[in-house]
Amino acid sequence: MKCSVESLPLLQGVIDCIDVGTLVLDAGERVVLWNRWMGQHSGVLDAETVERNFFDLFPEQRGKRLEAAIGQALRSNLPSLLSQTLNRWPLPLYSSKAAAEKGERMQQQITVTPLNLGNNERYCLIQVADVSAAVQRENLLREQAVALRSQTLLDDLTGVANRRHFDMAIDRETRRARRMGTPLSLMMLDIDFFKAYNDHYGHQQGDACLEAVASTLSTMQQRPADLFARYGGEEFAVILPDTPGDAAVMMANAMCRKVRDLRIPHQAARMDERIVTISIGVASSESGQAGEVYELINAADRALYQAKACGRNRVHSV
Ligand SMILES: Nc1nc2c(ncn2[C@@H]2O[C@H](COP(=O)(O)OP(=O)(O)OP(=O)(O)O)[C@@H](O)[C@H]2O)c(=O)[nH]1
Repeated sequence: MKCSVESLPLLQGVIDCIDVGTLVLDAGERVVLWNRWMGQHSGVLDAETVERNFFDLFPEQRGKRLEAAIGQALRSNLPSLLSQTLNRWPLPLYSSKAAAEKGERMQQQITVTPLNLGNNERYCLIQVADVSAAVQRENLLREQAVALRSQTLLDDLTGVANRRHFDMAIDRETRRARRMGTPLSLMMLDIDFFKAYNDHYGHQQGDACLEAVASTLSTMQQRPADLFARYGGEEFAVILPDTPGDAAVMMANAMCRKVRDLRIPHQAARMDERIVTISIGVASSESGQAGEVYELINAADRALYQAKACGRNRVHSV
């Protein structure tokens, strides 16, 4: 489109209607076009910008990414997009009067485009979009995702019940055992020499080993109320309601065998056989004897410690 001198007011009228900050700088970085949006959101009116150097209007932009982008457009003919994530609030622009009073700058996305008019005169067009609403939505979605994750009951890595699920279940089952006068067993189990496994094979293969052990063991509980959970790190726990100690120990031995049968190589294990093994501690409360939750957990932990101390790859019960 060609512009006649008469159409200049029309052009100014058009850019004043655009709902995006629009300004043009000449090769000397002087403002030659400034739309109403810029005036409304910066408080600097069109008349005050005439022939003013952009960096006199916004001195804090000297030495910043925006100055480099303007330089690139005017001298190297290259466009730039200043992403909102890296340059949150570059210009002192405010979405509303109230925001200006509180000093809350609008979130901005700025594009700088070189303009060549064909007569060797270089200009650059700067467009500023208010992305505050989009950023707010994004933040809200992120917060919701975090909240949802904290409510989930499954462990991200292994897909078995997570610690939160375990804490709720052990509390519920302890109260139920007391109320119903039933026994309750708890296993704590841990992969042997797992630090050495990670050191030898790398953390990713360590993760794969955790997944393999968890998926094998989590299918071995037969009653709906039994719960296999990741307690933390490479430690797992199994809640066995209405299960006396001897039955729990039998199950624990079967679990140890099952892991051995996987024959996952573990060259760094200080054992006769260089394969992945587990140790299990079992604690039980007899019928109607369930005490406090922490007592059962501490007892299972102590039993696990004993299983480790006695050589690993075994079950110890208290
Ligand atoms: N790959 C991986 N490693 C983990 C994870 N969580 C914990 N670990 C590692 O598990 C290792 C546990 O080491 P330790 O507690 O010293 O126990 P260990 O080496 O298994 O020795 P024992 O239990 O005495 O046989 C640590 O190196 C942790 O970094 C995980 O999610 N993935």
